[in-house]
Amino acid sequence: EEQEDKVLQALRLYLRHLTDRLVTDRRFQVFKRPVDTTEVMDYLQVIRSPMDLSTLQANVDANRYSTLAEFVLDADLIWRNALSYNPNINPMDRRIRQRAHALNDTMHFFIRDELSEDFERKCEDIKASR
Ligand SMILES: CC(=O)c1nc(NC(=O)[C@H]2CNCCN2)sc1-c1cc(O)cc(O)c1
Repeated sequence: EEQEDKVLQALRLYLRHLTDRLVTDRRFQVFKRPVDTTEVMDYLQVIRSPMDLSTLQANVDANRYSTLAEFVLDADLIWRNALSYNPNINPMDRRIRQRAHALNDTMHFFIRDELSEDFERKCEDIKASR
């Protein structure tokens, strides 16, 4: 009902604010756009579910996420895919892995610091009731 829509609107606002900060962080420019599979030819053989920060932002704006958990499932794909596709010890793979870990740590630090469990529970309850 009206009150519930206010909660979902607050979630969307927060997820947009969170994603905006990740998209503008210099360390995460490598995750900003979908991996160009014409350049990186074998990418789709290795990575089943591509995800990037601009697609994440578009999903938030399209009301794709009604709980934080749904958003985190997609957001975690970004850094997990980078770790999977860059397992080697060469400097390039290592640097992308460092950025993947930084993306994971930064995102989850913001969330833990800024979002109350009570708020997430409200979103989960609304989802369960629909
Ligand atoms: C985002 C990501 O996971 C990614 N990984 C790469 N790894 C490599 O190229 C490693 C793989 N191991 C062998 C040596 N090369 S390139 C790349 C990428 C970065 C962009 O800024 C845009 C883009 O389209 C793709």
